Amino acid sequence: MKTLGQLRDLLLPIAVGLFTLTVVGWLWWHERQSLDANLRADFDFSVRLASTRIEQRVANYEQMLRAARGLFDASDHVSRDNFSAFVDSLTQGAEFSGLQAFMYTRWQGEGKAAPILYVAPDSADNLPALGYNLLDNPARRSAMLLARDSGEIAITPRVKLLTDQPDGPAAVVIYLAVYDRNLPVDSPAARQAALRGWVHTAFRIRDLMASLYGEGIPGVAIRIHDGAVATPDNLLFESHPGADQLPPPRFSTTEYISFPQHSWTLQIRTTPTFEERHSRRSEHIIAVAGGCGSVLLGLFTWLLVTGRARAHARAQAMTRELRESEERMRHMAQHDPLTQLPNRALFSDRLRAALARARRDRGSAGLMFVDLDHFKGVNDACGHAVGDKLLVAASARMRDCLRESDTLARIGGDEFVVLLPRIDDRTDAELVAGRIRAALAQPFAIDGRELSISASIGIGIFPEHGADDVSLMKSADDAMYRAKDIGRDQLVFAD
Ligand SMILES: Nc1nc2c(ncn2[C@@H]2O[C@H](COP(=O)(O)OP(=O)(O)OP(=O)(O)O)[C@@H](O)[C@H]2O)c(=O)[nH]1
Repeated sequence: MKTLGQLRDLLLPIAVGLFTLTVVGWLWWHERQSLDANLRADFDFSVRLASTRIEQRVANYEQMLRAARGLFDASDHVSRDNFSAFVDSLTQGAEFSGLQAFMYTRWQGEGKAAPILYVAPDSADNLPALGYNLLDNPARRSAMLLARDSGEIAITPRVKLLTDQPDGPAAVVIYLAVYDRNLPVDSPAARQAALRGWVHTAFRIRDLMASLYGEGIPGVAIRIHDGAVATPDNLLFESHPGADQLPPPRFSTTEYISFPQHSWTLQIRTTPTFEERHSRRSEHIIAVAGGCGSVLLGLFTWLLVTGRARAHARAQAMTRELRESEERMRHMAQHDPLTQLPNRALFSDRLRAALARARRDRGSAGLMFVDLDHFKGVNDACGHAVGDKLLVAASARMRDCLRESDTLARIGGDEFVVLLPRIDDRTDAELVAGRIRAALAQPFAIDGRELSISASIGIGIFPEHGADDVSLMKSADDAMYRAKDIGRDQLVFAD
C-alpha cells in the first residue's frame, strides 16, 4: 500500500513535468517553424529583388537605346555633338548608372567595316574605342546581325570591353539597329536593306551590380552565368568569391533572366550573415526557460503531493524525539548517573508503594542499608576513577543477588539500599543480605588491580521495625551504623 502511494507521489510530478515539457517542445517547434518561414520569406524576397533589379536595369538600358534610335529616326544627319548632347540629356537624372559607354556604329555596306563612329561620354576611357570595326569580333558581330534582323535589342555573350585589358572584367554589349527612316522595316529582308547602323551600350557586369547594390549584397551570395547552364567558364559575376567554402546554405535557388535569344542564369544562396540576421534567441530562450520551468514545476508538484506525508513523517519523528527526550529526562531524574541504579527519589516511591501493598496484604517487606567499608581508602589509594569502577562493579554484583521484583538503589557515595517488597519473615532478608556480603567479599579486578571490600548492612522489617517508610528507613539506617560500630563487615537487624 505504502509502495503504491509512493509510486503515485512520484508518477504525478513526472507526468506534470513531461506534460509541460511537451508543451514547451511544441512551442519551441512552432517558434522554429515560424523563424524558418520568416527566413524563407526574406530569402524569397531577396531573390525576387535581385532578378527584378537586374531585369529592370537592362530594361532601362533598352529604353535608352530606343530613345537614341528615335534621335536617328528624326534626322538623317545626327552629328557627334547632337549624339553627345542627346546622351547627356538622357543620363541626367535617369537611372543609367553602371553603364560604361553609349555608342553609335555606322553600317557601311556588305563586306565593309562597321567602325564605331560616336562614343559618349567622350572620356579618356572610351575614346580609344572610336573607329574599331565591331564586325571583326564574332560575338559582337552575331549580336549586331541579330539586332539588325529582329529590329529588337540583342545582347552579346560575355565579352571584354575594347578599352579593357584582355584579362579584364566580364562585360556585355546591347545592340539596337537603326534603320533608314524612309524605308520599310516590316521583314528581316526589309530591315537588312534599310540598315543605317546600331546604337549600343556596353557595361561591365560588376559595375552593373555595384550600381544596384553598392559595396555588397546583403546576406545572399549571387552568381551570374552567361547562358542557361552554369559553368565556371561562363561566369559573369560572383558577389562572394569563395562562397563554396562556406557551410552549406539554408536556402539556395536558381533563377533565369531572359533576353531575345539569350539568357543569364542567376544562382542565389544564403550566407551565414543572412542566417544570423534572424536570431534564434527566442527559440533558445523557449528551450532553456521551458526546460527549467518544467523541471521546477515537476519539483513543485512533488513538493505539493508529498507535502502532507513529509509533514506527517516530520511530526512523527519530532514526537518520537520528544518522547525519547522525556524518557531520558525521567530516567536521569530517577537514576544515579554512575551506576544507573534507581536514586533516592525513585526508591522512596517504590518503598511507599511496597509498604502500602504489604499493609493491604498484611504481608512483610524488608529494607536493607548497605554501606561499603573504608571506601575512602580505595579512592585515596587507587584514585577516584578506580573508585567509580568499583562502585559500578559492586552494584552489578548486588543486583545479581536480587529478584526482578526487588529494588537496589544508590542513595549516597558508597551507600546503597535494598527493598525486598514481599518476604515471609526476617530469614528471607537475612538470606539475601548473606548473599550480598558473600558476593562483595569476592575480590574485584579493576584496571589490573585486585581490590577487596566488605559492607556493613543494617536490616529493618516491615511492619515490626517501622510502620511507614520514614521510620523503617531510620531503623535500618541505625542498624547499619551499629554494624559499623561493632567493627564493620557485619549484618545487624533493627531493634
Ligand atoms: N569514587 C567515588 N567515590 C565516592 C563517590 N561518592 C562518594 N565517594 C567517596 O566515598 C567515600 C565514602 O566515605 P565514608 O562512607 O564517609 O567512609 P568510608 O571510607 O567508606 O568508611 P566507613 O566509615 O567504613 O564508611 C568518601 O571518600 C567519598 O568521597 C563516587 O561517586 N565515586
